[in-house]
Amino acid sequence: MAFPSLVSHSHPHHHRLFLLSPLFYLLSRSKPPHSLTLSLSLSLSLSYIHLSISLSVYIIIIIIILLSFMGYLSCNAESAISVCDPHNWDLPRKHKSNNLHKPNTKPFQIREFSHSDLFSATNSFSADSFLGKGSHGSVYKASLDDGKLIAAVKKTTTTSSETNCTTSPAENEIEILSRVRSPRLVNLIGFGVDSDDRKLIVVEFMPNGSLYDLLHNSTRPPGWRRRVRFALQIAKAVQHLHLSNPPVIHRDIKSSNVLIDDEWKARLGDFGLALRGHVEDVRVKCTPPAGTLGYLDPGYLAPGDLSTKSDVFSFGILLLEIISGRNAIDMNYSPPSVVDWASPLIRGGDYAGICDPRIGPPEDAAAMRQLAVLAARCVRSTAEKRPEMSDAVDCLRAVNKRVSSPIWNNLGWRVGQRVCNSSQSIKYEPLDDSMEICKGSSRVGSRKNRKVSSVPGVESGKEVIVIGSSKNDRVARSKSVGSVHEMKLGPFDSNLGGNQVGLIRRRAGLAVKMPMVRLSKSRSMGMLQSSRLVNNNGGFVVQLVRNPNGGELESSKLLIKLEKKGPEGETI
Ligand SMILES: Nc1ncnc2c1ncn2[C@@H]1O[C@H](COP(=O)(O)OP(=O)(O)OP(=O)(O)O)[C@@H](O)[C@H]1O
Repeated sequence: MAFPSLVSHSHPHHHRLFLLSPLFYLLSRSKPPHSLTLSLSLSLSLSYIHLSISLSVYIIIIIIILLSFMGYLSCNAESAISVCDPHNWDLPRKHKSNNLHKPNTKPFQIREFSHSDLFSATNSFSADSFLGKGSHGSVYKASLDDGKLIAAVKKTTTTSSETNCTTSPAENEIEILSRVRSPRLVNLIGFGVDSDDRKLIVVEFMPNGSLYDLLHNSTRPPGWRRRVRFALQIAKAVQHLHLSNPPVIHRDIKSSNVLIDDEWKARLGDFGLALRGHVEDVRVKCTPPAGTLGYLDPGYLAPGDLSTKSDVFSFGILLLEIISGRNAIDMNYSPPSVVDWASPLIRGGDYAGICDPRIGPPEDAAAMRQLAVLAARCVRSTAEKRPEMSDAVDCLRAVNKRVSSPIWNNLGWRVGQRVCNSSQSIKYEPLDDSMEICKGSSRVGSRKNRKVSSVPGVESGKEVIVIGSSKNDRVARSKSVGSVHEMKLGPFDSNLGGNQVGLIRRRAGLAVKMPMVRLSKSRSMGMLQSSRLVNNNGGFVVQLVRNPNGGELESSKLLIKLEKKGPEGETI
């Protein structure tokens, strides 16, 4: 592009004045006589207009070049990978925001509400105030402080004595949320206790429901800009937890635990299963695995397996759910697991194939690729190979920029092309490698898999984790993530009585055909002590647990407990 007058002359307006001198002369000779002044001012204005136009063009070009250098205008598939590539994530920008997450030991000001206050604030916990029901209780809208404070009150169903744990999910939530606070979380306001000594948790009210409802139950599903913004906001929430000191691992990241606030921003809530502490802390080391089927890290089989990377896995599933608009486990699809379904498509480069058909793929193909590759990396079966949440935040920031300002992207495409091509020396892992999650059976035979005891009565080549029981004699099949492939209802262990719910690991090549049933919305799996263990041949086993109310165990309320048995069958 040529801008000769500005490029080649240090005083361009002098130069132009000189060029315009014949015009001055002619004008000065013309009538009326004062036209010399007029012509001078005219020529000066002309030269200034010319100068300012040239300067503006220059400034715009400099801004575009600067932006493209800063990565705002990444341009093609290569750049998509290099932005998301975990190798590059080790570059200096890593943990640049660490100082935002300083050690926080001082508890926040948490209010204690009387039961009568909460009772009247929720209109006696009436059906009108009812917001929804979860695994640990019901949630009601509350009007407090003479209507000045609108909150949500969680009325929990279990106490710590009932769960036989040191803390109930409600107490755990209060304890953790009184120490972490962020605009990206559903923050704690206070708590109360009901007449049965059950905790009432008072949290910020989120008027726009859950991400689950927006994605799956809405007649107007969110578009790409909103989806990417939600993903970025959730990633920031999880990053905030992981960078807290000590770190908080949420353990139950899923769309129904993401709520939408009055500004249509996503917030992460439900800290009933969260753990605060370093992985070597006794509390973390002794807490049995828990989470929600479909989002649960397949490598998280024992307390010692837990790390922040388990949250990264669940976040990856959530990201696939956001991209595709389909449930983590959906029996209407084949395969029903969103990971098993999306992985081959991403591996084959069919990014449009995993997009929610209701909104179609985004205009920006590179943004789509970046999203898909990030999700694929988050759900890798090897926890160490998954990105940190800070890296996911960086990647989603870049995608957000792309989908929020398509004009800039188009402008930057040509300018940025040179920049991106020159960075081809940057190495990144091949996409195929990130898809190792598809090979769920590859973990069979590993040390961790051997820890899960085989249950008598099941054909060789498969391992069963029994996670509950039911009186109904029906068979269900649910492809789950990673190495756990089927959920089956049926008798596995005669000691347990009734029919049991089990997750079956399949070894490579063994296909099991079972009738399909539709699963309802995934629920969290908590921890509850039961009377006996599934078997006692050593290693880790998942224990059968029963409905706290003594009734039949519903598939939506599966509760698991993992314990280690010593050689004599005693619990360690
Ligand atoms: N702070 C809140 N503001 C508004 N609505 C809420 C709030 N918290 C929860 N809800 C509503 O109540 C429902 C139940 O929430 P809860 O967190 O108890 O269970 P869940 O996340 O749906 O399931 P699970 O307990 O298995 O994780 C949510 O789906 C949501 O619709």
